[in-house]
Amino acid sequence: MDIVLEAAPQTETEVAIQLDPFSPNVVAIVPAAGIGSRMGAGKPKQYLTLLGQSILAHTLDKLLSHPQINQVIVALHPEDTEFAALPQAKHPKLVIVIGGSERADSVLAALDKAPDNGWALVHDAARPCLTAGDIDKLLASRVHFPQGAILAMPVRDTMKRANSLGEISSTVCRDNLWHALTPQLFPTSLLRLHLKAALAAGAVVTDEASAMEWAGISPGLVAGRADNIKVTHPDDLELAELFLLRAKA
Ligand SMILES: Nc1ccn([C@@H]2O[C@H](COP(=O)(O)OP(=O)(O)OP(=O)(O)O)[C@@H](O)[C@H]2O)c(=O)n1
Ligand SMILES: C[C@](O)(CO)[C@H](O)COP(=O)(O)O
Repeated sequence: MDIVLEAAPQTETEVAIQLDPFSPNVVAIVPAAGIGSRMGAGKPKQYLTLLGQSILAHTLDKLLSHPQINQVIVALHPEDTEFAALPQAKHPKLVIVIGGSERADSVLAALDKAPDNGWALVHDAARPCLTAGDIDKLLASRVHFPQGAILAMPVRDTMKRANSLGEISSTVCRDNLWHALTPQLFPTSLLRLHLKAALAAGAVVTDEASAMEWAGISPGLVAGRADNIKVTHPDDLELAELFLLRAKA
């Protein structure tokens, strides 16, 4: 069953928020408070090592080094014991917050620390293979998508929906079907406003675009690289390491 996001009423606050697609104020938000249950490793997956440094360190390097990103806010698990040891932990652009029980709660905790004017670029800690070129592409899309946009990848395979017996119950039409990736880029104040309201209304929010859709906004889709994978299961580790190695070549 597809998630149907009911449009929320437009608020005066939303109307009053002036959106500047050229605002230099871009804050990266990194939800990094997960426990990696699907990975099943002895530690949260963002601290597993690829090419000699943690997945989170790779991700932070990509964001901290980008010239248009002037702050990076990382949401950490309240019992995180590893972050402080990362070389990136002392970076002057970095701000730390404590995340929440769900990814959306962690993003909201970070948004509460972000400056009102400008843009929030939300990127999963678990996606270490992000390239500067894809960040550039998403930031440049603001001219065409002033409402905000997400990196995404068109579905290539035939998509099947399973029944409770693990058999095919239907084939899902893949026309105009995309995989949502991250980063997802939205005006900070609007994202904070709608994410807070969507969560309060009990909406299912698995990415930032879900909250904006709930508010009746249609975010743009920007074709991103297929190697921007989310490290989720054990067999993603080797693939991510290959992609990181290739990027260094
Ligand atoms: N309460 C949470 C849950 C997830 N995340 C972050 O959101 C990103 C994407 O989530 P996911 O891949 O699901 O990570 P986990 O929740 O750690 O994985 P799992 O669902 O397998 O436990 C990750 O960088 C994760 O650290 C977060 O900041 N706060
Ligand atoms: C945000 C995201 O990476 C877009 O595909 C995805 O929704 C995260 O889902 P998860 O279950 O929190 O990994």
